[in-house]
Amino acid sequence: MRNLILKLLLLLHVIFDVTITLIALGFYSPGWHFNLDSIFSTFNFSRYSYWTSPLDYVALSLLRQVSLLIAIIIVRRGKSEKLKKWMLIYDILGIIGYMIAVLKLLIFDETPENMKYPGVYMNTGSSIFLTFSLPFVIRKTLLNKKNGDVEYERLNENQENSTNVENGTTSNGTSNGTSNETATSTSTPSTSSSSESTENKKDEEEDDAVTKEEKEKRLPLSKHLWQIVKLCGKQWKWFTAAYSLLLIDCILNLIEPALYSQMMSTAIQMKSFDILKKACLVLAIVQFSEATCNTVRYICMQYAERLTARNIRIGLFKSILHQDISFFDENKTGQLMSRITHDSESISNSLPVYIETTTNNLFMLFGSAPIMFYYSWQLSISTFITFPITLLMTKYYGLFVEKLSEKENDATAVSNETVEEVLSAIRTVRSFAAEKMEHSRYTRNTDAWFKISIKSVIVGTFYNYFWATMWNIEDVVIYLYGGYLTLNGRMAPEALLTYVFYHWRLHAALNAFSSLFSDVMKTIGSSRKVIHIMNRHPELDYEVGTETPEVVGNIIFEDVEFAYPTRKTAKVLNGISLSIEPGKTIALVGPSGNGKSTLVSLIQQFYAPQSGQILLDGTPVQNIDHHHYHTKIALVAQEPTLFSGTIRENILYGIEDGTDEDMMRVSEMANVHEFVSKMEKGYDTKCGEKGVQMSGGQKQRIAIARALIRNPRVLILDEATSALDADSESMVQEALNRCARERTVVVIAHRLSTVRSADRIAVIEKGNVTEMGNHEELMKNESGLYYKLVSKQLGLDVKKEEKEEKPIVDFF
Ligand SMILES: Nc1ncnc2c1ncn2[C@@H]1O[C@H](COP(=O)(O)OP(=O)(O)OP(=O)(O)O)[C@@H](O)[C@H]1O
Repeated sequence: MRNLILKLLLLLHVIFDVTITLIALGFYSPGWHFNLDSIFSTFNFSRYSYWTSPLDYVALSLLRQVSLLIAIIIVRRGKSEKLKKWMLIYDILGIIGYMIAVLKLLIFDETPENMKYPGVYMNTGSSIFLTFSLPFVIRKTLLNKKNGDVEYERLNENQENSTNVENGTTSNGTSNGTSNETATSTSTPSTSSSSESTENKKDEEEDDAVTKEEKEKRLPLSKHLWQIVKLCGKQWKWFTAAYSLLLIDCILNLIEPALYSQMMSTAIQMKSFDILKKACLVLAIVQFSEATCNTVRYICMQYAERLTARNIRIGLFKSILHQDISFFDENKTGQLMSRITHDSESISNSLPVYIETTTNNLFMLFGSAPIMFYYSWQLSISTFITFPITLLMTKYYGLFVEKLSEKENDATAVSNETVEEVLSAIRTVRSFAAEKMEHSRYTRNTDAWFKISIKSVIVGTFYNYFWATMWNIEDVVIYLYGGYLTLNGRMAPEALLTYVFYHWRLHAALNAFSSLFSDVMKTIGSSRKVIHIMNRHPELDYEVGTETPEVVGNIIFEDVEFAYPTRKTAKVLNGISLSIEPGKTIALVGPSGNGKSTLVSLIQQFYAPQSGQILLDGTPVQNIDHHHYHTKIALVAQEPTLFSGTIRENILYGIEDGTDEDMMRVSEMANVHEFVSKMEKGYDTKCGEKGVQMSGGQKQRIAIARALIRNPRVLILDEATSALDADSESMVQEALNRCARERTVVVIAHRLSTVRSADRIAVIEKGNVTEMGNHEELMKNESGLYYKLVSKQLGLDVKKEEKEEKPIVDFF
């Protein structure tokens, strides 16, 4: 049905085009009298004259039909992709058609008699309309895509192709001649550069995780713009105030020239000083009102802008905080920081200003244009003759700028990410003497940004140059044609002067539009990811759970299958079933990389299983209220992260109504008080960024206290002591011993001696529980993995025990 309507539209366009062009030929006589002979006489080629014959309109119509026919043939041959690429030619044809039609009208105007023929207006109007509508009709009917997408695809393709060419590869990935030459002549550098480029490519693929997902869910331009407007629209009261004042300013601006020139010429003609004084008084009042309007408008605007920036930042941060953990596996901290600080600000800083500039300049445009037409319609249409070229150029430039700006922001985000990563791991960098390597990594990333931004500067400069050239041509046309009209007595000299005056204003308005459009596209580019993240609904929404059951601490895994979202094909858990009894200690052991920590991550609800379910006391964990759940289940990780606040703040983290008594109680239990009491500032001692001012053992004990303050029913210890020396280990284990009583404890440990006395031991192998029982039971199975692991380790441990003459610390 839709197809039929589209075909009908195409047919209607052709019928309308041919009919109106031919019928108009019948009206080439004064008044509305249709004359069939007039049509036939037009086709008398021997009498053709460019000054009087409407045959050019027929030629234009023919050109349209032929180009439409070519488009149909191309599509019928199944090459619509090619047609998409050639649409620029149709756009250019449209512009040429417009220019010919306008020129023809001006030429007809040279013989005043011609201007009495309605056919002239019919032909000019229909030619302009039909040549412009042709590309639109082709896009809508023959190419089953929206305008924007077609151009996006073409630009993407062009850019990808150009990137491939730059990289020395063709689109199918093979090396082109130049790179082959390099490869043969200097094999080592080329190998390293190719491996570097492969690495870079891999990096880019990883870095662009948001980009890939975002591309899939990319909003159409109009919807995206609407989202930005909605973000800014929350401050509509301030913006309305600002725009109302702007409107007053615009009106004053528009009437100013006409008013002054009127008053001044009256004063000069009447030689009256009184009128001159009045004119100056009016001028002073108007200018004072303008200045006041502008000041108040500025305040309103700035307030609204900053409020918008605040809201976008907070909204974006909130949205990031709500994302599932897999989102953070895919997106790097530095890049997200860049979105919050840089990209979000570009929305609030620019859009309101764009609206302001648009209003101002639209007003000037629609205000000045009728006045210009009033003074001379001939001069006006000759002024606007190059307008469509500028529009077309602006459209393509805008699309290019959007793409480029998105890339520029990505590049900025990547180099920010490097800074963040290096600074947060500066000790590792120093101890591996990797300063030079990191310096060159940052240089490489910054160079990538530099290349893109230089590209944008070069293209922008050419675009501005193009605009300036267009305007210079227009200026010459106005002076030449305007002078010609004045010399012929068809325009008064004052009218020409006033016209030129308004033309400058129009020039300024259109000039502002030219940079405005590219700026808007830049903002759209940088806002893409911000909007994407703000709209992103986490796959695992922690806010959906509402139940707050009493928790005893029985955890059951029912046939749980799981693969990490970043590696969907690599299953880590293969239908695991496991019951962790309340109040008991279960140890998870097994070879490295077999899924122990993954099990803990699932208990923590960092990820959701692909199938099966996890129950806490019979309730599916995802149904339990997030806050309630995490007061009942607490984790002490292998490398606990402390925040940069004081020890007090770290222990009471996330507990809004925590008291000093609570803190002291858990500090005693976790052996924190023992070292804090020796510190000068006690619990007010700062921990440093990520707890850098604390020792490993102190960090662990603060982390245990932080877990215990929630009085959890389930305590998860993920290799909580593996990184510690013997002294710290005994302190931490003593603390853990105390806390483990009457709680369900899930412990992961590689040192089998530490799990020997757990109530149950689950051997996790290739994402499954392969053995289950206590130490003695499992040791009976000599062919089992546990037996092998223990014997292997006991061999070492026995020797150690013999040497030290005491068993190694066993905290259960
Ligand atoms: N965030 C992640 N994204 C993708 N894959 C991951 C992620 N974390 C772990 N993996 C992969 O999942 C598998 C299981 O890892 P897991 O950390 O659960 O093993 P583990 O048994 O705890 O090992 P270890 O004893 O060495 O800590 C590994 O192959 C690992 O590479």
